[in-house]
Amino acid sequence: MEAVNFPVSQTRLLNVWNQRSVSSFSLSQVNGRISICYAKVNIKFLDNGRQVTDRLLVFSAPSNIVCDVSKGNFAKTLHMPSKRHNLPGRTNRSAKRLGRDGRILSAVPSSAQENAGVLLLNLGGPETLSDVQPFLFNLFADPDIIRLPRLFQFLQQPLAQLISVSRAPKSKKGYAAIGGGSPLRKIIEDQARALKLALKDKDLDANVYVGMRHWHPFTEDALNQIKKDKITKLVVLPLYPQFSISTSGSSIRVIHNIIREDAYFARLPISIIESWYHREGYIKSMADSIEKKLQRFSKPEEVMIFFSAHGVPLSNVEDAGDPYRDQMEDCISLITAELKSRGINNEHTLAYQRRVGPVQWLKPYTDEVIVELGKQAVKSLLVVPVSFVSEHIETLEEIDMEYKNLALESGIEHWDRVPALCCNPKFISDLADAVIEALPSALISNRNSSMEAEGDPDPVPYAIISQFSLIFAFLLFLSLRVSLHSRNFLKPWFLV
Ligand SMILES: C=CC1=C(C)c2cc3[nH]c(cc4nc(cc5[nH]c(cc1n2)c(C)c5CCC(=O)O)C(CCC(=O)O)=C4C)c(C)c3C=C
Ligand SMILES: [Fe+2]
Repeated sequence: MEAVNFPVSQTRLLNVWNQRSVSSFSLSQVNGRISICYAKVNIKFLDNGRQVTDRLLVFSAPSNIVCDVSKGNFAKTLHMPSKRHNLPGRTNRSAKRLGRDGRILSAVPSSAQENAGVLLLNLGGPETLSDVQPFLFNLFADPDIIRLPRLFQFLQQPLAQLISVSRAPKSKKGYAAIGGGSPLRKIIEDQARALKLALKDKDLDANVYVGMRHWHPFTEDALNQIKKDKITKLVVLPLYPQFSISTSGSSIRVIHNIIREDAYFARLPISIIESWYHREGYIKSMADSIEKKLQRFSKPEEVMIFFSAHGVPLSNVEDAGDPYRDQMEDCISLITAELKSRGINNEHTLAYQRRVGPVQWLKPYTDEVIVELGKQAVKSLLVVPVSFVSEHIETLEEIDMEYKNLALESGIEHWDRVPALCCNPKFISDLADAVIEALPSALISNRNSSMEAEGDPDPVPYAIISQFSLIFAFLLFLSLRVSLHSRNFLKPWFLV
């Protein structure tokens, strides 16, 4: 067995939340086919707000197959997405079973008898206006959305209650403007049906389930159904092209918690596709949609292509190691490279939407860039939403209404938006390929493994300042609101 050491900068550690603390790893070839990476984690290992030191973390390398575990009581199973730009159809035909010590016990054969399942993950959205506040409560009560230091975690639910009640009127206005609720559920259920058919066309008979993190149908309900249906192999596919701690990461955490508690899931071979923005089918479908919309402008070559992504707090990226921004930038490079290969060389820019709270979010902000482009006498904008593959409040209300008005007021004369991919057949067919490629590498999770290291004593001080300021600002707001409720000069921060 040959082992090669090389610096972490050359690795595929995109999805390791705490990549900053990984110093080196080695790659081994087993039977000339399976690659295993041993990542040595030293100094400080940040795992969702907990500090773990001197751990050895082992994860699968390019073949996206084998996970191994650590020494000591901390173990982590990572399913690394392999970059497959030029490798459509690459699959590994055997899945591995891992023992408690992380060694491969045996290969789980692919079998025609298998009862395969696919779990699509998304955030969920309120279906009616009266769902809005409870939906917001669920969202803000999620420790991967509002990340409080351990010391303050007892405040999570009261804070969620306060923020959701205060934010609800603004959110309700937005949902009222798009017909009284989020279209997410209907779209994702359509996508699930389309994916099932696409899989069937490719000779895989699989049940496709929908699990939302913050509204119906909840991930937990989908997992219950998977158990009732006696699924024997599961592929988990978040419907977010890029990984973020606050989206895919949060849903995957729910799954890991259930794996820990439920014997059926602990034994179920599962493969998690953490991100897939780099897949050829997605990139080409996005380029097709952009190309088609550009042709509608009278002077297509003069149109600025404006990629607009959902924002996340800067501290998620800079302190907690969220790979979201890196993946987003990589995604935009791939789409623009595809456009260039078709002779489309338009100027482009990337900005981030949605700011909630007093903390800094990823910059530049979409609204500020629109105003700036107007000042620079840009006359035509084609907006491309890139964080989702379904229409939702951000595309239908924020982009199509708020930003469009802002653009027109700022001097932009021609405006259009690329639709979300939704059930685009090329895209769905590629998702089906992703599922088929991932299925053989479904693993039985090691019971020790989790995204949380139990019993790790030290709270990590990362983002304490920003999180503390959030609590402080909130308490300040509350006290001011109580004493100044009759005056109108205080604009609550979470209504920004
Ligand atoms: C408070 C912080 C928020 C973070 C962090 C965040 C990250 C994030 N969200 C999505 C995708 C979606 N967000 C949606 C709604 C939504 N998100 C936030 C806040 C954060 N999001 C709020 C307050 C809301 C409610 C709507 C509103 O009040 O404006 C939705 C649902 C949209 C729908 O149609 O219902 C999605 C989907 C991503 C991808 C992301 C990080 C990368
Ligand atoms: Fe969001």
